[in-house]
Amino acid sequence: MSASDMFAPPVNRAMKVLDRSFFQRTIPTSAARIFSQKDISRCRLELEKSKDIIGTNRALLIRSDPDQERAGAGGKCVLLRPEVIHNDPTTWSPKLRDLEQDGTVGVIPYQLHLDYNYFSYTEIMNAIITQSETPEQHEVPTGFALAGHVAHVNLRERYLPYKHLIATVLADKNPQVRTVINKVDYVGTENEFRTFQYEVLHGPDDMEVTLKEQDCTFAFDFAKVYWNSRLHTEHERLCGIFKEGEVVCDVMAGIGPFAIPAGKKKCFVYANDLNPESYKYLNVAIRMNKVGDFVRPFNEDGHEFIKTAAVELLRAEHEVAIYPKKKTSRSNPKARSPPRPLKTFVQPKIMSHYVMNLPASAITFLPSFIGLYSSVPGMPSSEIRKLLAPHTEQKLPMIHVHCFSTKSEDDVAETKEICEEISRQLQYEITPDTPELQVWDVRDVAPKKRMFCASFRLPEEVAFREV
Ligand SMILES: C[S@@+](CC[C@H](N)C(=O)[O-])C[C@H]1O[C@@H](n2cnc3c(N)ncnc32)[C@H](O)[C@@H]1O
Repeated sequence: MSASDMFAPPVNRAMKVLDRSFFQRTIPTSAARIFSQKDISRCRLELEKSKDIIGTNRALLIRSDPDQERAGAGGKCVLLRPEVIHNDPTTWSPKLRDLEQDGTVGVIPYQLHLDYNYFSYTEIMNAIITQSETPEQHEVPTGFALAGHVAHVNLRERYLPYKHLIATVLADKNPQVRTVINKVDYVGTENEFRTFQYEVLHGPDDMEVTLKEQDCTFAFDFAKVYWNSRLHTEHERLCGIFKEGEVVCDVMAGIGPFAIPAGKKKCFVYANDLNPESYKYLNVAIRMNKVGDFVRPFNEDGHEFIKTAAVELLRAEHEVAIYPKKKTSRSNPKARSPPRPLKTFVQPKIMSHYVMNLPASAITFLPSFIGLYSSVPGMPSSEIRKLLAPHTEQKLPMIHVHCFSTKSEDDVAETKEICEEISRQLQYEITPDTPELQVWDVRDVAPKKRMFCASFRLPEEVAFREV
């Protein structure tokens, strides 16, 4: 038996309901009995260096002496590799021999007992699930997305007979997980709000989750709104691009994973979502994170919102003064006089960024940008142009639109295809060589499907086109 087989749990292909007590293994090995307590750490270090120590860092290496009397007196031993035979010094390293010769340790037999708590999720699964014939399906399902205490798995059909078992072991081995759900794929249930049908595999049907992202707190009902923790790097990436004092328009904001952190870094945010439940929890997030001065929630259709938000911003007068943290001092009456603001942020009249994270269809929202500034009631285009470069520092907004495409090594074909689709929608040519264009590879979503974010500056011709 190889060393790795020796540490693996016993196999049971018939198990359909988890029996934790089945997973027991006793490994006959050896241990170095340390005669004096003061030598424990030195012996451990030296035996580690000489590679006599047992090759697992999951089991406690220093144990009570197996002899009851010695254990009662505080006697300890260090576990050694199974290949070290207690009564055959030819299997010992020179270091172990030295330690034994000078009376520091004695080498004794030791029965190492492993149980369910020792084995990992993957080891338990490999012991239960029959390996598939095809090597690419060999792996046991390990992936899950976590939202607060809810783990969300997406099991292939072949694993469905084991679904409750998988969920229970997953929860056992991940202490933050209380509920495990499986996405149920009924054809046609992918709705516009991007919520999904699910079944609870383990734990209570409690989908009210609280979690943190980018140091912001979100509390929401995972069954009613869209949330994907796997997007956290994309949320961070775009928020990293936004600058303090800029205006960001988040057209499909969900519960605010772009909007709330952007507000926290003192961007003015127009955050919108069509799902009334998302709007509700967006409001909750605004309150919880105290970003009400900077983030305004809306519950409209994004097609319209792209235009109405731009017009509303042109007319809005809003500024936020930041005050030093209050100090109340009775002895110093001056402290009661109104403090002077540390800084005042005046809301600009033009959006700096539009974010559109609805990858299946966001590109088709682009026609809403055609003539964005050409027909604002009561405001001629000439007046709006004066708010923009070269008259001011303000440029037309960057548009960050998410989309799906195919997968290739270098994304060249995908970039070209995405540019062509943007051009079709705007009736204006955007190419991979257009200045400021970036097509960012966000993440793989399926074997042949990848999510991208195309960023480009709204062309002047499009914004002021007469329609
Ligand atoms: C993929 S989710 C992204 C949410 C959020 N931005 C995030 O990163 O988690 C897309 C969101 O678009 C919203 N949505 C769908 N159709 C919409 C529309 N026509 N207008 C505005 N929002 C829409 C959905 O309710 C959903 O919250």
